[in-house]
Amino acid sequence: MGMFYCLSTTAGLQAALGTLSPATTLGFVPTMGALHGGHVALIQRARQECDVVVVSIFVNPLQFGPQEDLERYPRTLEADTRLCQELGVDVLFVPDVAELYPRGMETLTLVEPPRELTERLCGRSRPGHFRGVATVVLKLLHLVQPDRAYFGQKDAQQLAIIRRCVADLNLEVEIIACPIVRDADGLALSSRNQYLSEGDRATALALSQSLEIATAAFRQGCFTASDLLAPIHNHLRQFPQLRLDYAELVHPQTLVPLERIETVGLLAIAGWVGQTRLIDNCLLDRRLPILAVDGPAGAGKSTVTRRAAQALGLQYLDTGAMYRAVTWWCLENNLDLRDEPAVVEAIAHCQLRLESSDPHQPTRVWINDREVSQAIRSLEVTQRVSQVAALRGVRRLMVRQQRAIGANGGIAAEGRDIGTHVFPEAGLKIFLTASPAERAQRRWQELQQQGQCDLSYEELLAQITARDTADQQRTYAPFRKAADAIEICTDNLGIDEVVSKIVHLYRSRLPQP
Ligand SMILES: Nc1ncnc2c1ncn2[C@@H]1O[C@H](COP(=O)(O)OP(=O)(O)OP(=O)(O)O)[C@@H](O)[C@H]1O
Ligand SMILES: CC(C)(CO)[C@@H](O)C(=O)[O-]
Ligand code: BAL
Repeated sequence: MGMFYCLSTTAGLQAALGTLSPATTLGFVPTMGALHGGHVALIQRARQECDVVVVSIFVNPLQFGPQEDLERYPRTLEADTRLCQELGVDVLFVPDVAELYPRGMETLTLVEPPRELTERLCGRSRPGHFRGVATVVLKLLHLVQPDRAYFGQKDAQQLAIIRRCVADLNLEVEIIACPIVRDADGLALSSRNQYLSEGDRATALALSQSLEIATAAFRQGCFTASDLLAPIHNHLRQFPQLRLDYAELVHPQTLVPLERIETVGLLAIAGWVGQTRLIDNCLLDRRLPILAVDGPAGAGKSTVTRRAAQALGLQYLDTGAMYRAVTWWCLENNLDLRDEPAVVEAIAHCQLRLESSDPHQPTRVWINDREVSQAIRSLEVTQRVSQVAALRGVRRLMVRQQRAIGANGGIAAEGRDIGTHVFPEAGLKIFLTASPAERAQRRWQELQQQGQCDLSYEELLAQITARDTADQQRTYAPFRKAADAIEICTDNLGIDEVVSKIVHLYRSRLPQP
């Protein structure tokens, strides 16, 4: 947008956002202000991944209980505004209560999330809190209409509830979870840390310390609630000044208590230090982390990812084969590929099945129980697949299926939006690049070997450059490097060298269960 807007009215906000083109990726970070490093991480992630970034600051009375700290909650709007400008925020939305709740709060339409989510954990000691959170977040999401909204993992229950509201109410926004940012000594950053005296702060550290102890036990093979919670309680016994609200092992999405971690578990803890209530948590994941390899056309992603998957014992997810299969189905059924509603409706009824048992063979593909492993490699499908894959409705359907396949981890996938869109929480993200000249050269040699010499090197270079531009400008999930991706330029590297780099990164960076 160029300019920085600090707007306090919904009319001003809608006027600013109304000028954006549909191709713009809009990121949104809702906050209650008193910005600290945790908020900065969310804003920086949004800045990296989106064309326009909106931040809201609104201390929401609906989510504070009568005995809570609404009045004394820190308000540092001037410093927050400066910080947002420095971080490259485009629009800072700072409504007051009358602006967001013009008819007051007594007769307001409320968003009531499912009680099995709101009445557990923090909900027991903060009755009505999450109804207040859900109501204001849904209002803000409707006002801002973002493509992606960024929330902290620190508020894990809030995150789970917002994800559920968005899913149940069919909002199109992508909810992105950002890791907890901590002080050097491990204390989770929180606006409420300002309330802590030096002594209180030492006590507050017991929360993160006890989670660290439990995580170490998990890494040693303790997967049951009793084995993970016992060391927490043992550690907290040394801090009688900390009044524990709860320490529980639950499922991160459903918040249902877990007796044992089979795939992933959330260790959540909350307590009072003096009058200050603090929360913390950690995710304990037994699943093999997902490897996401993104990069421009011709960078060697498919070969590298297959080989890395084989070396790491991961299932290779051939997203390209999925798009080819649905393209084949459309051609087989004589659909007009320009008729997006007809194409999306037809594909929405398709069932895909992939099998990649032999890494040296192309993935086997079935669509509606018909094997199409060979048919999808035809020249006609090759010429049409990009057109189908660029359709927003098609990408949404394919991403949903890809996520379902990756739900239990252990996947290696390559494409252009795997780390940014399909698996944003992938354990290792690689951005595989090569110069357009190198990619054109490789493609030209490949065609020569296949006896297809109808395109010159110069024409291939022009094609690759044009496709890079088209991918970066496409409306839905435009091609960009994920903020947390590791870039590997392969111009002077052989395939084996690239694969061994990735295997090393995967093994060295990620805790193995
Ligand atoms: N330490 C942190 N790491 C990651 N995200 C955070 C952290 N602290 C806050 N956030 C996220 O920032 C967003 C705004 O949170 P909020 O403004 O309530 O800040 P807060 O520090 O959580 O305040 P509070 O003291 O009320 O907990 C939320 O999505 C929250 O999860
Ligand atoms: C999401 C939120 C901004 C809604 O007021 C608040 O709960 C917070 O800051 O986490
Ligand atoms: N992020 C915390 C919101 C609250 O405690 O109201």
